[in-house]
Amino acid sequence: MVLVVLVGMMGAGKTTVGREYARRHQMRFVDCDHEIEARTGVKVPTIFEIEGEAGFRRRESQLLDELTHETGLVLATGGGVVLDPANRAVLTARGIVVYLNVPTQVLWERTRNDRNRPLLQVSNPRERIESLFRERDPLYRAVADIIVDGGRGNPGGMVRQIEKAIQNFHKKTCEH
Ligand SMILES: Nc1ncnc2c1ncn2[C@@H]1O[C@H](COP(=O)(O)OP(=O)(O)O)[C@@H](O)[C@H]1O
Ligand SMILES: O=C(O)C1=C[C@@H](OP(=O)(O)O)[C@@H](O)[C@H](O)C1
Ligand SMILES: [Mg+2]
Repeated sequence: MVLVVLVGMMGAGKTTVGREYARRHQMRFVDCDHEIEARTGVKVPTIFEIEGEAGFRRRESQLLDELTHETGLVLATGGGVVLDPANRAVLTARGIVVYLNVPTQVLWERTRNDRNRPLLQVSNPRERIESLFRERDPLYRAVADIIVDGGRGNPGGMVRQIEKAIQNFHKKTCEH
């Protein structure tokens, strides 16, 4: 039994693709943001308003540490999880980490009408996505066991790409 963790930018499809992957493999699915919302009883933007980004990050780190002891689980993280070096250490040590790498143009198209991502509620969200991508892409790569290029395929196509990549990953790790 494995733990599969999805990382990547806002709009990469971690929540959507993760849920579909879990369904197809009869694994449990947890989305970190949804779990934080369930536990606090409020939406992510409200946590940012009341506790600031730092408060949200504390909750995110605690939850990541808690959930990554489980196997048979698909975990969709929030896009900022890789900012904290302690979170990166947790990700590297536990589970198979899949980076959904999606072009910034597509990320912007997918998130432009969404009001639930506080970091994109700025006058120029497109520029914000570019700068977050520049900062975070190296961090996603640093923790990833597998990088799946997305943007063109539908969620089902992404799931199949992940399945293939995980099979190859198992083959490689068995050879060593
Ligand atoms: N492979 C895909 N093809 C088309 N649309 C997608 C795909 N993956 C996600 N989406 C859409 O993009 C938006 C953001 O997806 P989401 O899963 O919330 O991303 P994340 O959790 O990485 O921020 C949603 O509206 C979702 O339906
Ligand atoms: O990139 C980020 O810093 C964030 C991404 C969001 O999750 P998604 O990546 O699922 O949108 C959510 O955790 C929060 O708004 C912060
Ligand atoms: Mg999500």
